[in-house]
Amino acid sequence: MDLDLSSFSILVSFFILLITLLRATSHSRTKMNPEPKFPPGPRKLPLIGNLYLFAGFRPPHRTISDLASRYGPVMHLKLGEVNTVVVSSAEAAKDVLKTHDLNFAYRPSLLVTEIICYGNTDIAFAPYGDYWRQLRKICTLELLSVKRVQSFRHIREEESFNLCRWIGSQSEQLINLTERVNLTTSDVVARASLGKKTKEKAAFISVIRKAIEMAAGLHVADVYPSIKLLSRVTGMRARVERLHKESDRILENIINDHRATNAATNSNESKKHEDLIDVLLKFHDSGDELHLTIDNLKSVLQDMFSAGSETSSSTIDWAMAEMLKHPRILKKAQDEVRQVFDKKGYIDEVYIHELKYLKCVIKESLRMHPPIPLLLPRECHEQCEIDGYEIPAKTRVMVNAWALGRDPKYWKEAESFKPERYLDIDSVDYKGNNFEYIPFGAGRRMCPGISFGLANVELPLAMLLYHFDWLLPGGMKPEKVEMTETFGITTRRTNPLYVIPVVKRPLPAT
Ligand code: HEM
Repeated sequence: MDLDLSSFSILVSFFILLITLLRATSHSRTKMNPEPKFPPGPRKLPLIGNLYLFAGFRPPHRTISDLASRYGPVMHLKLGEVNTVVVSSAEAAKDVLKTHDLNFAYRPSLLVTEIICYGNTDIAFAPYGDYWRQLRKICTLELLSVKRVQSFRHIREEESFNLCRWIGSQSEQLINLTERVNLTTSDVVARASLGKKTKEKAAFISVIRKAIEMAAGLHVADVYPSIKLLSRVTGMRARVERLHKESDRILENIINDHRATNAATNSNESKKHEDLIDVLLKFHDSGDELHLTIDNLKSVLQDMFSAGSETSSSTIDWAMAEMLKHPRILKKAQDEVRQVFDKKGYIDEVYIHELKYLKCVIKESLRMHPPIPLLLPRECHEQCEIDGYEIPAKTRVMVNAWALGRDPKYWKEAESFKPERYLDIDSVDYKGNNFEYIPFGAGRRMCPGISFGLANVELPLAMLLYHFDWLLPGGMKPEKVEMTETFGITTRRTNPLYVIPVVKRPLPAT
């Protein structure tokens, strides 16, 4: 949510000032529509409201969390001209995501997603309604069902194996683990979505990365939505349109390739390894009530990739960093993995469910480092009341999942990485029923990719722990492993994880 201060910012500020002064001359509107009784919040400056709070490089979820400790768990911010309510307690999160779930199942329309996602026709940003319900049904029953996720097992195993083979070739040398893990998860999601034979995979990965970076910004056009010209004068619209054109071209080629291959292949063979394009094309080709146009299909594919790739790689990265910082935990996780898989001599998904401690490590990583710290933004559909405060229609709502996971009101030693805590509190799960723990969100708009996401995290982590011991560079002490966050739509570590692998269990020959 960094503020996009482009070279046009002075021009833009002048422009906003002018418009606002013109508006200020008309008092009558304010008199007719007095400001509703919003929750408390920091002082709003004329024109920019609270935007000044986000001008630095501090991750927004931390800034918001500090403010919430002063102004309360339901807080009002004015971002430019947009009223925003931030929720930072489990009770208020339950109000938004469960009690008033339907009313908050809407997303605001943002410049980047509107252009990139074909007029918000993807799953993540489609307005709540029939179209979104249909997509969501396709998503849960077809694209991300447990059966479908299992069908991608060979992809996960091959790509994780490739990762470990590369690491094995670098034994006792310094490697950038973050970068390699990132490539692996991108490859898994790209192969599952786009298929193996796609020539344009690398180009697609690069264009979606750029789109995610752009979507992470808090753009001037999105905080002054009534000033339509802003997206053009800042040059933002043109930049996003160029990116969209490129992504559209790549997707068009990929889809055409698929159609040509499918037409040429015997249908039984193609069914064996269906990728997500094959599944989506069925909804395009069939004329039944769940019909998707090619543009719909493209926007869903983009979602799969953008929502599925970096979330998984950042989870692996944080889990590895936390274990390196806590050698006792690293050893305990390694002992478990080696005990379960030593009889086999390699890792596959058959016995992965036996890795109870590793699952606790992942759970704890997601508590302290939820990849999407502020859930995707919601919008209030009709006026309602949260925690005794009036929330008018069209208010943007942010839920700070990061703050909930670190609140000492709900967690003993909230700032300590303690996977063992879940051995005592078995009831904490990912389903969005415990509102102090919502790394995948909750309610109607919660993440539909939990099984796929977790599978993409568990297998590579188990392999990294099984085959290698890990040393820190230059004899660095474990407590010195850096845990600072950079900001973007997902929380990543600021600096890549540089480590030295030492092969302990050789990889089986291929
Ligand atoms: C560790 C992995 C993952 C994490 C932590 C995660 C987290 C989240 C969160 C917090 C949301 C917003 C929920 C809300 O607004 O309440 C979300 C939405 C979403 N996620 Fe995930 N996600 C992960 C993996 C995946 C994967 C693998 C996919 C698909 C390939 C995926 C697809 C989506 C989609 C389509 C949405 C939008 C849902 C909607 O608006 O209806 N996610 N995810």
